[in-house]
Amino acid sequence: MLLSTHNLTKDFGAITAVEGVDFTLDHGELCSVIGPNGAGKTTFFNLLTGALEPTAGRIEFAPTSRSDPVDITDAPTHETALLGLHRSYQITNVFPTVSVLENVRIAVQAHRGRDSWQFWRNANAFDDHVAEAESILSRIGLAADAAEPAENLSHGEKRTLEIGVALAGDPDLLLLDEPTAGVSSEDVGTVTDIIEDVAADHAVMLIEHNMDVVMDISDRVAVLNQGELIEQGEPETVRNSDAVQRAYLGGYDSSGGAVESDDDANGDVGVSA
Ligand SMILES: Nc1ncnc2c1ncn2[C@@H]1O[C@H](COP(=O)(O)OP(=O)(O)OP(=O)(O)O)[C@@H](O)[C@H]1O
Repeated sequence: MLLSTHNLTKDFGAITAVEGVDFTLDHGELCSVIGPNGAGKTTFFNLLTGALEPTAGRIEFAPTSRSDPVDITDAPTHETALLGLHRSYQITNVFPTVSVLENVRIAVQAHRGRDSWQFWRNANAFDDHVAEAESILSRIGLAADAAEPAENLSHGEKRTLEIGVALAGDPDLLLLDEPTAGVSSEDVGTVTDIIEDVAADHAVMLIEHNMDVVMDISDRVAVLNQGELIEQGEPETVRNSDAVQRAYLGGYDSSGGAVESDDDANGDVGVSA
């Protein structure tokens, strides 16, 4: 077990955004978190990374660097990041005028910042960081763009670069917030391939509205609705769940396609069939 939450709850005044969520994730698992708009997905991620403090409940994380699970319930983001829990954001978050390579190298250096005194003592450290950044760029298919300012990349490539930046932190768990949002339909497959590749040696949690992507790449799907975890299981199980179909107001049918080509009332599941 890599991550577990126990009765995790977050209130914003009268709104309970996350309610009593008991969730576990294993090492190496790829789990998508889905649910209608306002279901609590982003709040759930923000609780896991420490961007928000829960109103109640507990979060434990068992990174490979520790022999015992760590209680991260009240840990701030820099602590969860150091422990190996990284996230990408819904809105692209790279330095636009800085080169693609530099974006990743800076992230590698920031991650190694704990040893910054060694950085100055070790003349090879800079070269090591560059080498690691180059290897990440190869992995995510952006090696040829290393010298380009990040702003010259397509939207899909920027989202991919974000994944590269998150990888630079050497995470055990990568939280990806809508990595295909705004990505052109031709580029979705590329981003999806990269996520699958990254998931081969990392645990990944994914907030994703594109149901084709979710059903295609997830080991497990967890469904939030009005803050509660209403269903979880293999994609096929979740696809056929009455509770999930009710939550989505029938926007996704049990035969595998989107029932409606337009977005439904929740605006969530109008995916390409
Ligand atoms: N900072 C905040 N203050 C007050 N209410 C908030 C805050 N953040 C989220 N909420 C509310 O909490 C609920 C859950 O929101 P959240 O953004 O987590 O849902 P979501 O599933 O990520 O939605 P979406 O798919 O639209 O991104 C919503 O009712 C939202 O309005």
